Amino acid sequence: MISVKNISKKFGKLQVLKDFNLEFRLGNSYALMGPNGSGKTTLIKTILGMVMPDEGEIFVKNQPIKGSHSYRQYIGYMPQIGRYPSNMKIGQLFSMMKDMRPEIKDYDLELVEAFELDQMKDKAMGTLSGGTRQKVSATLAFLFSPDILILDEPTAGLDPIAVEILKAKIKRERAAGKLILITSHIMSDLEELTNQAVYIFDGEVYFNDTIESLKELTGEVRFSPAIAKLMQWTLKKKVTKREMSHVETT
Ligand SMILES: Nc1ncnc2c1ncn2[C@@H]1O[C@H](COP(=O)(O)OP(=O)(O)OP(=O)(O)O)[C@@H](O)[C@H]1O
Repeated sequence: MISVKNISKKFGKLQVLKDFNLEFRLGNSYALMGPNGSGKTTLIKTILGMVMPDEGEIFVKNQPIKGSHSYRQYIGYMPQIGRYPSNMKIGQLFSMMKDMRPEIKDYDLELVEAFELDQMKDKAMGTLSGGTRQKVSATLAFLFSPDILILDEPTAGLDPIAVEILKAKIKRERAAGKLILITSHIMSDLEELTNQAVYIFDGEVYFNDTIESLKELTGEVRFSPAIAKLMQWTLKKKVTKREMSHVETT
């Protein structure tokens, strides 16, 4: 569904992505992990066409995304920090988004109802709390029932009730066969929501396989200690990228 081929990206002298090769397939949910500043958001933005890679190509549904905008219709994106015109009311924002996709008549309004956004439709975006803004961002990501959902720190800033609502929604979409990419530093969320792990460190993809393989590689039965061990190995440079991927190649 999404093929990332030989993607490299530098910001000035900082090499953020070094020759990334990744395949994201429908029906799977991928945890994108790595320390702060390791390039997770940059990878996402490259897929979304918001950051131009220096080298390499990305394909969505077998079509190169370069020079194309139409592929974005397949993707629902929830940014880490949603930025909206501050005077625009919630209701106006939703109307504007719907006007931009006139061909779609059926909307997924599950989260509008669950987050009770209708009752807040006259509130200006600039006056919203961080959590309510996150609820708006989440709802917009699912609104057009896209095949691909890219969620950057989706549960950050949400209260526990909203977290459960959003997690349940993500699980339903995954069960419906969607492709889901999630970045999060909350390991329990990733364990609950994903089946594949992609671990980025120092500009490189260190691990890219199932969560079961990750547990096997690290000798841990639980997800969180497995990731912690992976992080420690990479930070101490105890293993090379090649050693890390032995599970994949054997
Ligand atoms: N537009 C930009 N210009 C310059 N440097 C940038 C830009 N965007 C990102 N970077 C740098 O690229 C590196 C990777 O950032 P990125 O946001 O992709 O990391 P991340 O893995 O998502 O981090 P976090 O876990 O903190 O969200 C960081 O050092 C960041 O400062």
